[in-house]
Amino acid sequence: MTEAYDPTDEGAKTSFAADMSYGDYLSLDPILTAQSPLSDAHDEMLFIIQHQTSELWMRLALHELNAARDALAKGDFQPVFKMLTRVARIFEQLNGAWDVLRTMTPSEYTAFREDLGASSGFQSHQYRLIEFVLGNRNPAMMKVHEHRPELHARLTAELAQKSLYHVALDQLSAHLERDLPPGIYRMDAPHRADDAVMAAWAEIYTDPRRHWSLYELAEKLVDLEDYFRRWRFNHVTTVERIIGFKRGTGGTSGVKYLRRMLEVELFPELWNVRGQL
Ligand code: HEM
Ligand SMILES: N[C@@H](CC(=O)c1ccccc1NC=O)C(=O)O
Repeated sequence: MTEAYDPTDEGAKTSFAADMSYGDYLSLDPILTAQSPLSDAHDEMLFIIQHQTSELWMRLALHELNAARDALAKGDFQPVFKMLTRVARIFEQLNGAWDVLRTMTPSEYTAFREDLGASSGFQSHQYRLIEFVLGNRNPAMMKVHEHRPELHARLTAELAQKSLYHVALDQLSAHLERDLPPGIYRMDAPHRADDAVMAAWAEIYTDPRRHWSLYELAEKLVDLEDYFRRWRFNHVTTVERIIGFKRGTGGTSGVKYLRRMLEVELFPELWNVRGQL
């Protein structure tokens, strides 16, 4: 047998009394002590970590989406493509995570569901911000954040900004040297499909070589929405599998509400144009 490996032989640093360590840099103490189950149920740890990791990925998604929007507003397409690809990958990651949660049966969830009180993912401010950045804007969803003025203010500030899709439409308009109807920029309502926008995207898709950057942007957006749709579908299916048609802890109709959300179209013209080509 070979001798046990001693990291000091190779000069690995082993004393971190005065230097920044791995755990220091990553703030692992607060993160790894932030799991506080309210019950003795074994599966509550899974439930907490599943949500905490989802929120961390959402934090990164927002970081990327905000930077992508800023770069796009400047017409700086290359970094936008990278960032949007990364966001799609984050959703892929979140989609894979459902496979872990799905190992929890209704009996296991019931053991601690009552301890959750009225809390629900419905109150995830980061999720709502992602929806708002992408253009699915419904100010009624902000009410649950009124008790947290700083979070409420972030959502309000988001509604004052153009959505990522609005900024994409600005670029589309600039590229084609054609004004789009001013009414398409609805700041506090979901984007509604518009014929002039549809015609503009149709032009891009009819001659991709001529309009390559807009064509690539359109496909990145479709890709992102594709992965987001899969997230919604995985969520509603997991929910039905675990609680059936029970009312949600957040007070909505549960699966019925989540099924309605499957109809959301973030970038409707990009989907509609496909039937025209
Ligand atoms: C046992 C697993 C889960 C169950 C039974 C469940 C159930 C529900 C239900 C019933 C709703 C509707 C709102 C309500 O009335 O409560 C909801 C919304 C939501 N859940 Fe979950 N959920 C689960 C896991 C997750 C996970 C892992 C996430 C990831 C962060 C998540 C995020 C959300 C979000 C963001 C909403 C709001 C969706 C929207 O408004 O479109 N949920 N969930
Ligand atoms: N709405 C869920 C509860 C729930 O899933 C939840 C509760 C607290 C924190 C996050 C949650 N996840 C997603 O909604 C339910 O009705 O069982």
